Amino acid sequence: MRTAYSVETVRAAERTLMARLPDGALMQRAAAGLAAACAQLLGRVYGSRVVLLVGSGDNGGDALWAGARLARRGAAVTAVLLAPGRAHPGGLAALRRAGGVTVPAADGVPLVERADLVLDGIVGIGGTGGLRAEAVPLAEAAHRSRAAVVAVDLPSGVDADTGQVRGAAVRADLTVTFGTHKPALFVDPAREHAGSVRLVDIGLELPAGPFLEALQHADVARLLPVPAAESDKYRRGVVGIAAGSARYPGAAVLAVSGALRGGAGAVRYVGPAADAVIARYPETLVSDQGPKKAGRVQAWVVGPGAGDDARTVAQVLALDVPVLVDADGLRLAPARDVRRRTAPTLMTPHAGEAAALLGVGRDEVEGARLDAVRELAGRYRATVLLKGSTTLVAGPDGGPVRANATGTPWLATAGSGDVLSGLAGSLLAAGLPALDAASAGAYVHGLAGRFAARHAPAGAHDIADAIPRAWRDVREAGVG
Ligand SMILES: NC(=O)C1=CN([C@@H]2O[C@H](COP(=O)(O)OP(=O)(O)OC[C@H]3O[C@@H](n4cnc5c(N)ncnc54)[C@H](O)[C@@H]3O)[C@@H](O)[C@H]2O)[C@@H](O)CC1
Ligand SMILES: [K+]
Repeated sequence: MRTAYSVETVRAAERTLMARLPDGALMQRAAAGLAAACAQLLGRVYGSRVVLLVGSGDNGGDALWAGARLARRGAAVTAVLLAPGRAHPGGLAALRRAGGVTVPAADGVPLVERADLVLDGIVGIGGTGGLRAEAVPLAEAAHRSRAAVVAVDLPSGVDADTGQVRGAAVRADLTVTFGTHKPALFVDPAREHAGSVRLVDIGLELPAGPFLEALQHADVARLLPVPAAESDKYRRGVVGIAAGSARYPGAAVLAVSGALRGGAGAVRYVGPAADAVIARYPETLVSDQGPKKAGRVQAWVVGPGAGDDARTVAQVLALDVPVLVDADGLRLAPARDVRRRTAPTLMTPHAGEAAALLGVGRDEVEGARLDAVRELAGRYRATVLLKGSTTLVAGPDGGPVRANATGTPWLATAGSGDVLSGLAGSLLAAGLPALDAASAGAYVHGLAGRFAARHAPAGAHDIADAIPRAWRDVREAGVG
């Protein structure tokens, strides 16, 4: 599991550690890790052209000390000072001792354009707002140039705690972050500014409850249900799918396709698309009695392709088993009915649906995903999975938000969400708590999307077909 902590927590851990260490020790640890990452990226340090973008705080100090290390190994290092009177004095002296030079911001652009490596030390966890005007041309030149761009701790201009990007921000190829990941490194739009991310251990001791978590193969492998010798279909869980309409029968077929690969022992379908479902998946148990009388079901999925069938949504919400509400179901589920439920509820909106539920614009949700997912989870007292370029899952009681790292833009294809709802619903039926069902479901779904769309477009049914491969990949790597 990778974890991220808020700036406040990082600062507190830093204070505790600094009190025990000699002055400047933490910065030296950070700079050593940073210089090593830069050297690896450059291949050959001697003779390379390195430009440091240096702001007024310790983030610039890290860049200056790392620059000094590279200069001692023969790189030609120039520091572009954005706040010349306030650059970190110790770092500045070290760089000069090592043969590095400094220039004012106004002279920086041509140097950045000719650089092999640009180190972004404009601002780190102390930053507020987007880049200031004098830094914007330098960030743009870095993006344009052939230089590798390495962000120090965070790409400058992104909000560390929320992943929001207000105005211009640096776009890095690599971010070298210190002590712990910061939430912005997991959450778009900031995440895509960070490039790949490397964590340098500087000895911070962090509390047990992180702000954000990102599951990895080993975590998901532990969560995925495995049938025991004495399992029957009921012990493995039966998932009910109440989805599809005369107009959208495909949504039902796709939700069933995900559910069949999600670990439940059986899939029951109720709704008007039974013929289409059976034609494609004859192993489905279909019922024309509605959700209440459909037979034993341990978790329901309701909403994909449901059109305006509010009655079915209400019936499912009244059942005392875990329920996943998706797509049309989100619009048709009254908040008070969801809040009243005692069994877990999992809601799976994309940004547009989340925006409609919150009464805000889609851009607002996409720009501040963490706020949106938490707000919805609180309002509905439900677990909420917010789909998108970064899928986030928040539980109703606060606690760490889970960010999914396996997503791919190829998942943005019609019907892909229906597959996910079936898959996550199946995991609920198999007995996983809602937060785990949602985050393991998103993880496997994202991986399946990657397998299905290796350099080529894939349809939602291809994603469903790739779920067993993703599942095997997780289990083989995670459990051995
Ligand atoms: N917290 C830690 O444990 C450690 C922190 N270190 C480094 O120290 C950084 C934090 O240092 P600081 O607290 O000095 O803060 P920063 O260096 O991140 O930024 C603060 C300075 O930037 C200015 N500033 C704020 N927003 C700005 C913007 N949008 N554009 C331009 N300037 C802006 C502020 O006026 C202030 O002078 C970390 O990101 C990391 O790089 C490391 O040296 C090692 C340990
Ligand atoms: K930075």
